[in-house]
Amino acid sequence: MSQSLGVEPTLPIRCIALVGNPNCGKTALFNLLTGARQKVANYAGVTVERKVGLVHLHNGQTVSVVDLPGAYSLTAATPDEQVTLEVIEGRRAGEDTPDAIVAVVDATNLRMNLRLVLELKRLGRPLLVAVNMADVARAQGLKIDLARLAIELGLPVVETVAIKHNGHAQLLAQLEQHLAQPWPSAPASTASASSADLQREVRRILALVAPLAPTLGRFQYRLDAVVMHPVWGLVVLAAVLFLIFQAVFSWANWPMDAIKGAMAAVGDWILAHMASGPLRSLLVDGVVAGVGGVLVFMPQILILFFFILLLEDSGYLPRAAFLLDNLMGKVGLSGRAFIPLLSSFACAIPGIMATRTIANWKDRLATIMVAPLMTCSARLPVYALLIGAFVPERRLGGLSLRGLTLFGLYVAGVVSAMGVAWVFKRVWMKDGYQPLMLELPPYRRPSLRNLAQGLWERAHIFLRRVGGIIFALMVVLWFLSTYPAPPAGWDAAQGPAIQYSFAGMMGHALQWIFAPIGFNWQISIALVPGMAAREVVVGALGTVYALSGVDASVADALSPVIAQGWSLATAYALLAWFVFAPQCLSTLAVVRRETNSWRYPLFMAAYLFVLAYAAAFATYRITLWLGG
Ligand SMILES: Nc1nc2c(ncn2[C@@H]2O[C@H](COP(=O)(O)OP(=O)(O)OP(=O)(O)O)[C@@H](O)[C@H]2O)c(=O)[nH]1
Ligand SMILES: [Mg+2]
Repeated sequence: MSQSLGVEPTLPIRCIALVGNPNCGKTALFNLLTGARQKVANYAGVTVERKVGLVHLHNGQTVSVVDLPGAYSLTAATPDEQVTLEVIEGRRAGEDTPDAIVAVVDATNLRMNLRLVLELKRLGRPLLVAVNMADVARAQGLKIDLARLAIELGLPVVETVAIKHNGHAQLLAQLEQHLAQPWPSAPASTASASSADLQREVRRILALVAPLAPTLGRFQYRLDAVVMHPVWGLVVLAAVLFLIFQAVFSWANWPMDAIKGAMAAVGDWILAHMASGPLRSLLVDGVVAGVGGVLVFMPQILILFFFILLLEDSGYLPRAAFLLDNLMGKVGLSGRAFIPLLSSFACAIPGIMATRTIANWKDRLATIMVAPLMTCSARLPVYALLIGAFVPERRLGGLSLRGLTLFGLYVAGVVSAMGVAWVFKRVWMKDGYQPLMLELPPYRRPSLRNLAQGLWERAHIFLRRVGGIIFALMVVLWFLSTYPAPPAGWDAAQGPAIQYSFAGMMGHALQWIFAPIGFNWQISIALVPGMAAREVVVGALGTVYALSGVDASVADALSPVIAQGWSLATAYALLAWFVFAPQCLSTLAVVRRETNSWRYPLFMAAYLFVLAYAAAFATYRITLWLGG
């Protein structure tokens, strides 16, 4: 090894890594640099995996950029922080060590952020500091002497505003410059620095570059006094959630009608312009009735996400986590579980991944186990269909009864999750309550750009699902429901042709499992493809009923058909089933990956199946008994 001379030529730079404290804007910067649309939100622990993208510099060169989970220090505590450490140190199998590190710091919180920069500097690698959130610092009247900071750190320092168009111009310029000449890096230091040493150094630098500490607005304190109040805070939280579910039903009407109308028009057009035959049936019964039936629910899903994105960007979520920490602690969940569980309302998969921010393994496992009990957005179409068919459009004291029912179903999921977590706590004898340590971000006005981007991303994901897996499953289901054709000499008086098909046989075979909980053979068929994507249950019912019907008018009106065909008890039992809905293959696969064992996903599938069956059974019997 040659003696380090303070400046090491390290050309060419091919890969840079963004490293910094949680919530300092790394992912926003990554998106700006690479044009990616990774998730950005105003709380710590959004990114839990490394993501790679490419940045094209003005001089035609391309550099790859790695976005990493936030870390408070280089002594990793949580699984997501470990990812960061492994990447920086080049310990990830099959991956190169990044050639240079961009340390992203939050300009409004240098006291905490600079510590990590000092730790990074001791690695002796090419390093550049991006002072992000420069706009917020300016708005707070915080003057940072960047030139002095660069001198004191002995590193290049640039200013960035990661949420503004071109807010990364200085960073790009620096990157370009350093591609042409060696990038300075301090000599690596092997002597360990104590926490106190680092703190002293941070204080020394701060006194030189930012003599004034920022003052948080009074408004923020006043808001927190209400939002985090043990009583008022809960009232606010309940009101917020409540409003969301009301909106999901009351705002979605006209866009849903528009989509339904368009679908019906397409169906009619095909019926009028095509000769009867298998292709027409595939298009009308499979695509329009099935895929179209799922598409109708897009407005409701987007409205739900609109609110989730608003909450995520505002800084409210970690406060709600604090508010509920005590309550969650009682059932054996850590307050840290709040955000993973909340993400599970979108889909259990990102929720389960987000549990990587939980350091304690048992806490993490308990959270993973109950994540599927949070109602994911794929279940929303099923709920919405059944509620639309069986709950009258009435108002109770100004509130929509349908919205109330939906709210009740979500609450049922949450309450069951708490119950299950409590049982786990008992069984595992989990260690005592660990107080929640979570950084409270400042409140921010949600950025329109983020909101629009997030909604667009959601619509995109949904449409990709509809056009991909849902479409494929519907075609397969149409085939299985159409063939084999009924025997020669069959006429409609002997029952629908679908009874003779593979799907019909399968539905009847499944009857011995599902008849006791009130599910007919059509529902039994629909549950099977629903294991791959839950929305498909709705589409599958559309197709199965379209193929069982004498005419094709079912295609655009599944709701009245089931409203007439099913008993109230069956409908309620199916709703109860979906509160637990154990069968989602992709969730089980992720649990397998995150826990590195088959034991947990198998256990999860089993316990959810038992709960779903029991809940549906009880609901069915009780409703029948009440005369439903
Ligand atoms: N005003 C302002 N807001 C910013 C800036 N950069 C990021 N934000 C906001 O800060 C929040 C956090 O941004 P992220 O990019 O998710 O932060 P991160 O560092 O990736 O966070 P983790 O993945 O949790 O470590 C989001 O609400 C962003 O919109 C900036 O320069 N100015
Ligand atoms: Mg991030």
